[in-house]
Amino acid sequence: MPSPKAKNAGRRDGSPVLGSNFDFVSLTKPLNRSSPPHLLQRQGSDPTTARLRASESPSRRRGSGSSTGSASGQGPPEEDGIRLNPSLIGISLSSLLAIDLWLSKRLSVCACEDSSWGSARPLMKLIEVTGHGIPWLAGAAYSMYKSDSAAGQEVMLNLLMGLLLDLILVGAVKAVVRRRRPAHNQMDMFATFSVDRYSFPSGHATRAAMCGRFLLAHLVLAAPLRVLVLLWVGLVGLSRVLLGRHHVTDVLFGFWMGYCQYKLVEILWLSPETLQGLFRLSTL
Ligand SMILES: CC(C)=CCC/C(C)=C/CC/C(C)=C/COP(=O)(O)O
Repeated sequence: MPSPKAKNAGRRDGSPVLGSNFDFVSLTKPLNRSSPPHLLQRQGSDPTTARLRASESPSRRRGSGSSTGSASGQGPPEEDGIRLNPSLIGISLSSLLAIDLWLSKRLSVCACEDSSWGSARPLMKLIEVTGHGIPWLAGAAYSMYKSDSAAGQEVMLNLLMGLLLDLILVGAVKAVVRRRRPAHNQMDMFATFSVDRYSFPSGHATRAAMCGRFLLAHLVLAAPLRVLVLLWVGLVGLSRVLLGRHHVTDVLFGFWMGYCQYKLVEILWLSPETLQGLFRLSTL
C-alpha cells in the first residue's frame, strides 16, 4: 500500500515534483485508519523502502502476505484492492521522477567550487551567459537596428518576437508548475525574474532550442557553422544540469518546448506587410 511517505519519494530536497497532479499517492485512496499499526510503521520508517513498495506491482503487493488481507485471510477486501491498484501512469511518473532526481544529482558535478568538476564551473557559467535572455534580446535588437536590408530587419524582428514569446511562455509554465530548483543549486545567476526561482522548464534550454532552430532556418548556412550551432544548443542544456541549476527533465522538456516555440514563430511570422497593416490599424 503506498503510504503518504511514498509521495515524498522524489523529494529528498524537499521540493515538489512537477506539482501535485503528478503525485503517485494522489491517485489512490487515503490510508485506511484500520490498517495494522506495524504496517504503517514499516512503510513510514524509510523513504527508500516506501518508494520501492510504492513501485511494487499490485499483484505482488496483494500476494505479499496477510498484513493487507481481510480478517478471514482470504485476500484483501475489495476496498483495499482498489487502494492497492495505483495506475500505471502514476507508477511510471513516480519512477521517472525518482530517476530524474537521482541522475540530476549525480550529474551536478559543477554545482559549486568544491564539486568534483568544480574547476569547470566558470566555463559552464560562461556557457550559461551565452544562453541568457539579455544578450540575445540586445543582440537581436542591435542587429535589427544595424541591418541595412529589409529582409535582414524582418528576420531580426521575428527573432525578437520569438525571444519575447519565449520569456512569456516559460514564465507562465514555471508559474503554473512551480517546481523548485535542485537543492544543490547555488542561486547566483544574474538578471533573473521572480519566476526563475522555479525550475521547470529550463528557460536556457527553450531559448537555445528555439534560437538554434531559428539560426539554422534563417541565418547559418555553412555546414561547419551549423554543427557549431547544434553543439552550442547541446552544451547550453548540459551546462544547466552540470551547474546543478536544473533537473534533467527540465532541460529535456525545455528543448522540446523551444523546438515547438520556433513553429509558433513561423506561424506568427511578422512580414513587412503585416507590420504596415499593424501600423495602419494603430494610427486609425
Ligand atoms: C528586456 C527584458 C524583459 C529582459 C529580460 C531578460 C531576462 C532577465 C531573462 C531571464 C533569463 C533567465 C535567467 C532565465 C532562467 O533560465 P533557466 O534556464 O535557469 O530557467
